[in-house]
Amino acid sequence: MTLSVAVTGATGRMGRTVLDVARERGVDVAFAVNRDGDGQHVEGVPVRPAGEFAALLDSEAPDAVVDFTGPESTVEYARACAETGVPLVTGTTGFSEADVAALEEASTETPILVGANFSRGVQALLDAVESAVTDLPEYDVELMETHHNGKRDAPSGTAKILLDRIEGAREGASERVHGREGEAPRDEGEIGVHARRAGDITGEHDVLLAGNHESLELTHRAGSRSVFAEGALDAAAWLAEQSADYYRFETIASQL
Ligand SMILES: NC(=O)C1=CN([C@@H]2O[C@H](COP(=O)(O)OP(=O)(O)OC[C@H]3O[C@@H](n4cnc5c(N)ncnc54)[C@H](OP(=O)(O)O)[C@@H]3O)[C@@H](O)[C@H]2O)C=CC1
Ligand SMILES: O=C(O)C1=N[C@H](C(=O)O)C[C@H](O)C1
Repeated sequence: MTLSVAVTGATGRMGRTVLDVARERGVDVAFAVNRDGDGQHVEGVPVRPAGEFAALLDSEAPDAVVDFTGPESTVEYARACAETGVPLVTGTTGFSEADVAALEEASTETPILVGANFSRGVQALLDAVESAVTDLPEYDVELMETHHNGKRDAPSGTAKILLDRIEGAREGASERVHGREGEAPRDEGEIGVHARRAGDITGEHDVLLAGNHESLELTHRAGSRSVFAEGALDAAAWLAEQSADYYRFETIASQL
C-alpha cells in the first residue's frame, strides 16, 4: 500500500527536501504545514498553517508525520499526534531535557521516532567510532562538525550521539571540552568538541583519534539533504506498523 505522510516545516530546507523525495518515490503527501501557511506550494503541495495541524490529522489521517522543524514546534506536533494516534518521525535536533520528556510522554499514546541523523553513512560511522575508541583506549579523541551558516543548534545532534557512543566505549571519566582556549595542555580524558558554521555545507562529522605516533580519522560528509529525507521516509514506513513507544533511529536503522 502507498505510504501517506504529513510534512511539517514544509518550506524549510529539510521540509522541501522531504517533499521532493516523497514525490520522486511516489509517497502520498496527505498535507503539509509551515508556521503561518503563507499560500505557498512546495512540489505542487499547498502549504497550510500550523494552526490547522490537529484538524488536518483528523481529516486526512496520514500513516505518519515527518517533522524537521525546531524543538518547540516538534513537541507541539507530537502532542497533537498523541491525541489522534498518528505516528511521528522527527529529525529535529537541539531538544532540552524537558522537550525529550514531553516527547516520551506523547510516545505513551502514539509511536514517536527521533533521529539526529537519518543517513545510512552516519549509522556506520557511529559503529566505526565506537569500535575504534574501544580498540584504542589510550588515544586522545577530538570531534569536529561543520554545517551551513543557517544551522541554529551547536554542537549538532549527530555530534551528541557520537559523543554518547565515545563516552560509552571509554567507560572511564571523560569530559567534553567545547572549543579550546587558554594556556593549559590537554587533560587526559578530554574529548574536544568543535563546531564550525560556514556557507552552505550540508553536514560533516569527523572523529580524530591520536596517540602512539599515529592518528586515525573517521569522517562522514553528507553530499545532499536527500540522504536525510530518504532515511526519514524509510523510518516513517517502519513506524506506521509499530505500537506506541519511543524509538531512536540508531537502534532500528538496521531493520530498514
Ligand atoms: N535528523 C536529520 O537527519 C537532520 C536533522 N536536521 C534538523 O532538522 C531541523 C530543521 O532543519 P532545517 O530544515 O535545516 O531548518 P530550516 O530553518 O530550514 O526549517 C525549519 C522549518 O521549521 C519551521 N519551524 C521552526 N520553528 C517552528 C515553530 N515554532 N512553529 C512552526 N514552525 C517552525 C520553520 O518555519 P519558519 O521558516 O517560519 O521559521 C521552517 O519551515 C533542525 O533541527 C536540524 O538540525 C536537519 C537535517 C538532517
Ligand atoms: O541542521 C542540519 O543541517 C543538520 N542537522 C543534523 C544534526 O544536527 O546533526 C544532521 C545533519 O548533520 C544536518
